[in-house]
Amino acid sequence: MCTAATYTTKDHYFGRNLDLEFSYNETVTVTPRNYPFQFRKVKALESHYAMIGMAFVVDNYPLYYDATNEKGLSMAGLNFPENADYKQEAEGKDNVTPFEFIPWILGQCATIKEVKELLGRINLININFSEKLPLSPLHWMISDRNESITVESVKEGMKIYDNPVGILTNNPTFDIQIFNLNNYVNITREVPENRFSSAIALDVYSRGMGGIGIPGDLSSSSRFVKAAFTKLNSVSGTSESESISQFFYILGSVNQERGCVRLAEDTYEITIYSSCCNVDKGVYYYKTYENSQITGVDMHNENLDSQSIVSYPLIKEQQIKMQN
Ligand SMILES: C[C@H](CCC(=O)NCCS(=O)(=O)O)[C@H]1CC[C@H]2[C@@H]3CC[C@@H]4C[C@H](O)CC[C@]4(C)[C@H]3C[C@H](O)[C@]12C
Repeated sequence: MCTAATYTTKDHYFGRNLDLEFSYNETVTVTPRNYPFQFRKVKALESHYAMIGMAFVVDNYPLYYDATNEKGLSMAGLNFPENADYKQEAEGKDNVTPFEFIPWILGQCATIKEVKELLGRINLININFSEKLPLSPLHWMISDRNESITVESVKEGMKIYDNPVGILTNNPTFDIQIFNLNNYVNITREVPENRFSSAIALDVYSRGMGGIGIPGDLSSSSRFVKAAFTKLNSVSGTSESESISQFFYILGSVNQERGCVRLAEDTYEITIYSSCCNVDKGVYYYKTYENSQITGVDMHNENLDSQSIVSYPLIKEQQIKMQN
C-alpha cells in the first residue's frame, strides 16, 4: 500500500508514503539534464528537464518510484494490483514501459496541460525491466502546482481522471475512490450538532466527535478517506518548516506501523519511507521507518547540466538529539 499527497502553502509540496515489507535499496536520485535517457521503444531523450526523486538505480538507470522535475511537475507510482493492464506495442503510439513512464513525462513536460497532450499518444507496454525486475502493477498521480490527475492503464484502455483531492492510494479504481467520499459527507472538523433525534439529549463528551466515522484501518480505500480529510482540512503556517511538518502529519495520518498488517508468519508491511518534495525549490525531504529526523537533498546543489546521475543512500538509523 502507499499513499501520495499534494499540499500548498506559500510553496507547493508533493510526496508519498511507500508501504512495503522490504526495500530495494532505493536512493534519493538526481538525474541532470544531459543524462541520456534510453527507452526500449521510443527515441532516447538526450537532454531533458532535470529531476529529483526516490529511485532504485539498476545498471545506471534510475527506476523512479516518485519524482519532481525542475519545472515543479511531480509524479508517483503506486501499487494497483489486479487492475493495471499493460498493452502490446501499437503502431503510431509512443510505446513506453511503466518503468520509463516517470522519466518520459517529467523529462518533457512542465504542466498538466502538456502531460495530457503526451498522454494522448502514449501506450503503456508490457516489457519487463529484467527477469529479476518484472513489471509491477501501478497507477500514477501526476501534479503540477495547480492540479493533479490520476492515470490508470486498465483492461478497457487508458483512463485519465482529474484528481481534485490531490490524494492517491491503491485499489480500487480512482472513480470508485472518489465516489466513496460521498459516504462521508457528514464528517466535520466542527463540534457536531445533535441531528440524531431531538427526542433524546446527546452530549458532545469529547473533542473530535465530528470525525467519528472516518475509517482508521489501513486498507487502501480507508487510507484514501483519512488522508483526504486530513489534507483538505489542514491548516499550517507558510514557512518551509511549518509546511513540511504539516505535510508529514498528513502522510502520518495513514502510516503503517509494524505489526498492524501481517503478510506472512514474520512479515509485516511498514511505511518504509515518507517523502515531501518542495516542488518550487527542488528540495526532496524524507523520513524512514527508523529515522524520524527529516533529511533533505537539494537538486540545485548538484550540477544539473551534467550527464551523470547522483544518488544519496537513505540515512536509516534513528537520529536522537540528547539534551544533557
Ligand atoms: C511496491 C511499490 C508500491 C508500494 C505498494 O503499494 N506496496 C504494497 C504491496 S501490496 O499491494 O500490499 O502487496 C512500488 C512503487 C514503485 C515501484 C517500483 C517502480 C520502478 C520499478 C518498476 C519496475 O517495473 C519494477 C521494479 C520497480 C523498482 C518498482 C518496484 C515496486 O513495484 C515499487 C517500489
